[in-house]
Amino acid sequence: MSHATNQFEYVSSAMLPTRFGQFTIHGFVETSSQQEHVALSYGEWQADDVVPIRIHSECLTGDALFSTRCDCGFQLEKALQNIVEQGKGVLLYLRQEGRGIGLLNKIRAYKLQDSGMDTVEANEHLGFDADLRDYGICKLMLETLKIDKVALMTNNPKKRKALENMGINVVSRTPIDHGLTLDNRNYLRTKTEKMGHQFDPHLFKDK
Ligand SMILES: Nc1nc2c(ncn2[C@@H]2O[C@H](COP(=O)(O)OP(=O)(O)OP(=O)(O)O)[C@@H](O)[C@H]2O)c(=O)[nH]1
Repeated sequence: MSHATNQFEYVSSAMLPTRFGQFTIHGFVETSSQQEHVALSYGEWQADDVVPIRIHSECLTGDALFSTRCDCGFQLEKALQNIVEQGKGVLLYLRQEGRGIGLLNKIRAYKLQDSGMDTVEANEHLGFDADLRDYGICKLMLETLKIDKVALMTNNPKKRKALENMGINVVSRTPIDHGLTLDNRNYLRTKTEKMGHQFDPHLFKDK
């Protein structure tokens, strides 16, 4: 199947066996920017079902290179495990590296954080807002996958709000394991204090 709107094209899908289970990978391209995104689906659902979903923003360092500077790799793994445990679900993997500033700017931001700035200050120093992501394509991806109601896995209430503002029916938000390490403790603290993320209040106690 392949179909296009004036905003994006659903290109193709194929089986994707993973360490966690048998997924199907679906390819999408935004026609204006040619940005490519993928969705991984697992199991089956009816039109009225609430489907567990994770919207994951690309983090090459955390997702593929095992970085513990952030919680991205931990969350990606946990999301796929959760979906398999629940018997169905979808991971939308959006190519919005570095909250939208791109990989090389993220490395610049890391260098600034190495010399004392937090993640928000580093973005600002480089001339960017803290978060440049746009979730517009999610609505089109969910429509293509025939999902009307979602149970969203995220610690970021602003992500829920962004989806609801686009008319997506977010039935619930469940937190997702953040993989606290000594390396990402300050990063997670900044996300809580400056970006509105909601973690377990005991997370930073005695650390
Ligand atoms: N600019 C910048 N981006 C980062 C940094 N660390 C991780 N990222 C990016 O942050 C994005 C993930 O966003 P987060 O703020 O960690 O989490 P979220 O997606 O808002 O919320 P969750 O759904 O709970 O994961 C990925 O695109 C990462 O590449 C950093 O220090 N600076």
